[in-house]
Amino acid sequence: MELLDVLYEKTNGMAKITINRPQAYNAFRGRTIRELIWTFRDAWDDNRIGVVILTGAGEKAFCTGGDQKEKGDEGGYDYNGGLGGGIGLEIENLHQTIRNIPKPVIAAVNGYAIGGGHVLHVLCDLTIASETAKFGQAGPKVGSYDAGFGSAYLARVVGEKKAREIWYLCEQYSAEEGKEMGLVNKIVPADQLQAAAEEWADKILAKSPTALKMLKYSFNADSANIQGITQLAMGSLAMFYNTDESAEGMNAFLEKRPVEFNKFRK
Ligand SMILES: CC(C)(COP(=O)(O)OP(=O)(O)OC[C@H]1O[C@@H](n2cnc3c(N)ncnc32)[C@H](O)[C@@H]1OP(=O)(O)O)[C@@H](O)C(=O)NCCC(=O)NCCSC(=O)c1cc(O)c2ccccc2c1O
Repeated sequence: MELLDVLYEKTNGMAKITINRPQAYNAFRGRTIRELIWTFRDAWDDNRIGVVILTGAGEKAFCTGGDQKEKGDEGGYDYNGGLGGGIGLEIENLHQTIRNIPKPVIAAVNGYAIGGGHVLHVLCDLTIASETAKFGQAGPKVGSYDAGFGSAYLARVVGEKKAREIWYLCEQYSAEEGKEMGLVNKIVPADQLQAAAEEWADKILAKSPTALKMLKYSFNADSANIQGITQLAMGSLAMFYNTDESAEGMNAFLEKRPVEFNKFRK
């Protein structure tokens, strides 16, 4: 597959996947998601690879979720369902791929991990954050939600109260706060992030691949039912995206103006 939105390198047993749209704060469009799935599957199929690192290009962002400027466009979210799993993005397949690839996935969070980008790091096995990283969900602020892994699995990671706070308030959290709530495994200075991720990858590569695979399956088993909820969530989201309420969230962001959700409370 020709890779335009993602960089992919394989060295010494590790695969590094970099979301490469720094001009859009590494927000993803339909093509980005397809390329991510393709690269994760390649790493899955390659027996020489024992660990995957997911990161973002540049210093600003890991990933800021769906590209709000391409929403509704061809190549963005088209809301037409089909293979897109409801919203015209194969995001559900990507979530499944990160969860099911039988190798540990390390998120190296180099900046903003917001919205759907935050969900990606939550789904990775481990998160190493730069001191400059910022974490948060944005859905209710911009007319969206992830009622599948993005909320239910997040609650398992940080606890019910904190997950509800993260989604209801849409605030941003520092790397320190992320570590305190169990969202982040380790924090390092920004210029040491990639080296730190590679150091952990090397430690993992020294371990039994079968033991790691079975442990990952075991950790996954307890939350596997969320997959069913995710399908329902994507179906409902596709319908929500076609409403004025959802459009208000997206348009306010694009027009750089305060959002007006109160009119939907009448
Ligand atoms: C990330 C920010 C908090 C950064 O704020 P800051 O003030 O530092 O910078 P700017 O706002 O000026 O941004 C700089 C520049 O980048 C552009 N940009 C940033 N994020 C995006 C984006 N997501 N899409 C498109 N473009 C983006 C921004 O427009 C600026 O460009 P200019 O040309 O104007 O200079 C802040 O940027 C921010 O809050 N970003 C938006 C985050 C957001 O709304 N993300 C989408 C949330 S919804 C989502 O991601 C989502 C995805 C899914 O796939 C789902 C799947 C299933 C269920 C739910 C899903 C879901 O909710």
